[in-house]
Formats: sequence, C-alpha cells, structure tokens
Amino acid sequence: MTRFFAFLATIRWQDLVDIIINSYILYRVYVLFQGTNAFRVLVGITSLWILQEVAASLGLILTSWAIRGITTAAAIIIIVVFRNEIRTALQVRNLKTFLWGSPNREQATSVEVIAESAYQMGKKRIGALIVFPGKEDLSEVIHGGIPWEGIVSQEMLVSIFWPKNPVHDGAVIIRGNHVAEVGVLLPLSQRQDLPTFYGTRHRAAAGLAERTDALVVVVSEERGRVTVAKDNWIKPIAQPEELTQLLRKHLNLSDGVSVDQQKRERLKLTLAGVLSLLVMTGIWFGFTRSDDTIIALNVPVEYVNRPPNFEILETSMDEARLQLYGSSALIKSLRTGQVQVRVDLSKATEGRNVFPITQDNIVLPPGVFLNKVYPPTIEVTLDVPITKELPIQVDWVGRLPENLLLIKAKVIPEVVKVIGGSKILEKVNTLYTAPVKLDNLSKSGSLSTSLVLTPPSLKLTSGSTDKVTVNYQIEERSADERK
Ligand SMILES: Nc1ncnc2c1ncn2[C@@H]1O[C@H](COP(=O)(O)OP(=O)(O)OP(=O)(O)O)[C@@H](O)[C@H]1O
Repeated sequence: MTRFFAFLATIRWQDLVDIIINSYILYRVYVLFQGTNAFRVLVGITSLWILQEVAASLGLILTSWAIRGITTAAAIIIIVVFRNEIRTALQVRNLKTFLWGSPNREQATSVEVIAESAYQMGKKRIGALIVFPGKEDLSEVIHGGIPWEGIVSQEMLVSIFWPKNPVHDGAVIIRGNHVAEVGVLLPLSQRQDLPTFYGTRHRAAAGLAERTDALVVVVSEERGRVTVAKDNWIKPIAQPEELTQLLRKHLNLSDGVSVDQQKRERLKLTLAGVLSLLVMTGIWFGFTRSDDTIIALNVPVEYVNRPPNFEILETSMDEARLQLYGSSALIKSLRTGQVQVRVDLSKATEGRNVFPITQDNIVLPPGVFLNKVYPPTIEVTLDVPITKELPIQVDWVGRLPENLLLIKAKVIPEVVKVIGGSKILEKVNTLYTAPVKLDNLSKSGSLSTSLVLTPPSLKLTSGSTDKVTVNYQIEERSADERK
C-alpha cells in the first residue's frame, strides 16, 4: 500500500494534464470519424499494430516484421484512399463543433418540412429523389450535381422537382438545413430482387443506399408513394410521422430518437471516453514508466547573457558530461538539441569566474532526469575588448630556387586595426598573411593574399579588409653568392 502511495507521489500535475489532453484528442477522433470507412480501417490498423507488438514480444521475427510492413503501408493508403472522407469528417461549421460538439447535431435539418413536402409532392404526383448523406463522402459515387445553396422549404423542394423545372431530373442532396446540390445522378442498384414496378428512380435510391451510409427518400411520380432506402433495405413509408422519425434517427437529432436510443448513444460516448482515457494512460505508462535506463551524454556548454563589454578569453571546458536517466522509451528517443547546458554570464566580472554546473543550468526534456554531471564547475575568463593597430607580415613558406634571392617585399596596407580582448592583444604584436609559397616565384612582381586572424577571436575593425597586396623584388644571385 505504501508503495502504491509512493508511486502516486511521483506523478506530477503535468503528467495528468498530458494524459487528459491526449485522451480527449483520441475521443474527438472517435466522435468525428465514428461510422466512417476511414474509422473502420483505422481500427484495423491499430489492431495490426497491437498484433505486431505481441508478435515481437513473443519473438516471432518474420511475423512481426511482415505485420509492421503491412501496417506502415496501410497507414499511407488510408490517407490517400479516404482523403475525401477525412475531409468531410473534419468539415464542421466552426471550431466549437470541431472541439466540442457532435458534428451531425449542429445541422438542424427541418425534417418535418421535408416529410410534409414529400407527401405533398406524392399527392400532386411529382417525382422526387432526396438524399441525406451520412458520415461517408459521396463524391466518388455520385455525378453531375449542380451546386444549389438554398434553405430547405416546402416551396423550394416542390419547385425543384416540378416537371417543367430544368433541374427536376436527378436527386437533390440535403446538408443540414440546405439544399446543397440538385440534378445529381446516383448509381443504380443491380439487385434482382427489387419489385418490377420499381423503375430507375427507385433503383438509383437503392443503389446509393447500398454503397454508402446515406438515406434516400423517393417520391413516386406514378403512384405518389413515398419510399425510403437505407443500407440494404428499401420500403414504402405510409405516414409523414414515420418518415420524420426515420430522418431524425439518421440525422442523429435527439428529440426524434427514442429514450432508449439516446441512452445507448450516451453510453457509447461514455465508453469511448473511458476507453480513450485507459488507452492513453496505458501508452503514458509504457512511455514514461518502462525500465529506467541510464545514459551518458557529452553536451556543448552554451554561454548566455555575456555582458556586451566583455569577450570570453578562455573556458576550462567546452563540453559537460551528463549522466541522465529515465524510462528506456524516452531515453531511446532522446535527440541532441533536447539537452542543453547553459551558463549565465550576466553576473560575470573581468578575469577568472567559476560557475557551478547544477540542475539549474541544465535543460532536459520532460521525463528525463539528471544523475551526475562532470565537471561540477566551469571556469570562464572574461576580457575587455580593445582596438590595436598591428603590422602585417608575409608568411613565406618553402624556398626560392638556388639562383634567386628575395631582395625586398612590401605589404599594402602595412598595418591593420583589429578588435580583441585586452589580455589577448597584449601578446599579439604582428598579423600574418596566409602562407605564400616561395617555390612558385621566379621573378619580381606582386600578389594578392589574405590575412589570417590568430587567435580566431580577433576581428577586423569596420573599414579594414582582410585582403592585402604583396609587392616583392627578386634578383639573380651572382656567381660568387652561389658559391
Ligand atoms: N441514376 C439516377 N440518378 C438520379 N435520378 C435518376 C436516375 N435514374 C433515374 N432518375 C430519375 O428518375 C426518373 C425516372 O424515373 P422512372 O420512372 O424510371 O423510375 P420509377 O422508379 O419508376 O419512378 P416513378 O415511380 O416516379 O415513375 C428520371 O426522370 C430521373 O429524374
């Protein structure tokens, strides 16, 4: 028991927030995608992944390797094949619905108006085909629609299907409280068991219902009967109330759904919430509480907040050796750059400064902890920058041929101004050019070369250039000199 409480004490508030945020994301993915094909495939991929982990833990090398390949390929395929469905699921009206609401519930379709219109059209023998999409994307199976942004009303529906209207042929698509498209061609059902008096209008309704999760209402021009097609069934509906009920259920509008169904829906969502929480807690434990692993890392030391009037002359160490520990999953995923050692120089003074390296100087990713650090202190010597004029000398290398003699060499400019730490510049009295090979020279002339700033902390003053010209004079040795 005491062990359990000791364990609880190690859980930080950040860990709880972490689990809650990720559980909620998982729960929202379920709410937005439930019932779609993409969701079913996602569940399949997750099951494959679990299977692969089990196979790996049992040591089934080939099986786990093969499942991993299939899972990776399937994850790419899901995005390509279901891109339209994913887009539809994410296409909600506002951020609030995306983060909080139920995607179907916000669209209050006037189901009574639609039911009333269907029976009115039936009475007047006006044929109609009305599609109510579910969660699945229809764009792959329907064709030829004309966009139509109009709020649903009895007058509008009747006038669209009025036989003299140019767009009365085909189906209308209802989204929320809008007629989204008119004149849409639906796929025909190939079923043999449909009654013979069902013509192409009814076959089109059955065809779309078979292929997708849409509900289609048909009004027969010949008989005036209202028929509904959904999944694999198609049946006449005698009363407007019954049609209203069916539409409410399909559109997930609560007051039309029975109390039982509402309860079931609530239970399903609660279960999804609890399951998301359990899954995320499990993943969190797997990640952060697996066996502790220790690693040693060499991390470059960063010196920050250097007072602008000082230069760093010398440091005792450029790297600190850290011994870190944490769960093996976190330690394995550790990348350079996630760990930083920083020494704050804001309070440093001229000369030698000693800084202790403690937990406060080290930035670690969450879940990774410091065990030891070497060295425990770092020495930093700071210096004040000054400007100094230095003569330039040519760095001759190699030898002239035996018969030649370098008489004179002049560097232009002869001096250059550099900026550097006062202690450094105390010891520097000359600046050299880049090495110039004597072996290549055969007669007097001039050449261009550059300056080498040594030590590298030196900088040229503005206006100075690191390019210099060397004019040199070479003469032949006399016979006596050669001897
Ligand atoms: N693939 C289709 N997609 C959308 N609408 C279609 C399609 N095929 C036919 N229709 C609609 O159905 C009408 C033809 O209906 P048809 O008489 O063949 O069918 P029906 O099932 O007997 O219907 P009704 O009882 O109204 O006569 C067309 O004018 C057109 O508006």
